[in-house]
Amino acid sequence: MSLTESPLKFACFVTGTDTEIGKTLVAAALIHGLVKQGLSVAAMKPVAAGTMLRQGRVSNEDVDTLLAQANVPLPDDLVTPYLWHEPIAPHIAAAKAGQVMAVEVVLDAYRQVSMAAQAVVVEGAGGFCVPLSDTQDMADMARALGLPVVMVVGLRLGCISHALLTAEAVRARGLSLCGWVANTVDPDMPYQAENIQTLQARLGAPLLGVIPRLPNADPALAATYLDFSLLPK
Ligand SMILES: Nc1ncnc2c1ncn2[C@@H]1O[C@H](COP(=O)(O)OP(=O)(O)OP(=O)(O)O)[C@@H](O)[C@H]1O
Ligand SMILES: C[C@H](N)[C@H](N)CCCCCC(=O)O
Ligand SMILES: [Mg+2]
Repeated sequence: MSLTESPLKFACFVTGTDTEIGKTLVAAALIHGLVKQGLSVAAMKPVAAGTMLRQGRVSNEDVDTLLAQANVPLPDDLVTPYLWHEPIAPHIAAAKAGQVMAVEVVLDAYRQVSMAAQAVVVEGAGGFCVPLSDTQDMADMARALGLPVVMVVGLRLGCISHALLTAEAVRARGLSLCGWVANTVDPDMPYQAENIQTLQARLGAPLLGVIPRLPNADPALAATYLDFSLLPK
């Protein structure tokens, strides 16, 4: 392999129907499964909002969860070029800090990461169209990365329309929706199976798995509910 050749075999962008619906759990489960397949796997959470001090280090829960599964060590600023202190809409956090986020910075980080791993899993923040700045949003970021998209659907009343709108927005940007995951947000959702069937009939992308409400959000356990053979080769 030449020095400039990428070892990359698989990469995806994980989006979802909303914030707090299981993107991190699914992204971490994907990383877990890919590592189990023998791949070197890098994680990116390019935009993260919400920090805490853990063992004297400023950290973000999503980043920690993803990195706990990944097996390619990377500098923090490549994993997360934009880390904001408050758990709020990232463009507001950036404005408060007097900064402007740019997709190009994330793309540059991704290019470096993709030279260092056989698989890269990139988690968005919030839903697909969360703003980054006055002129760019998360969807622009996904388009710039050009990665196949895995959509996490947080199963609760209202998710059908959110999922269909998200799929439409992904495809409108020329991206492939390579799969979706049904993740149980509301364990008491009536007619869960019928809701999933409705989405299966309309999304036109493979259902990678249905994750129940787990006793704790363990990525290894979540991975057992995913069919990795459905992912693009
Ligand atoms: N299937 C599940 N079983 C148990 N807990 C879950 C499940 N899915 C998600 N959770 C929990 O719900 C919370 C929200 O999930 P998660 O952090 O994955 O959301 P997210 O979509 O990544 O949000 P964000 O937009 O902030 O990145 C977390 O505490 C997570 O551990
Ligand atoms: C802080 C939170 N957990 C997410 N990382 C960011 C969610 C932004 C949502 C913005 C919106 O669509 O209203
Ligand atoms: Mg998350």
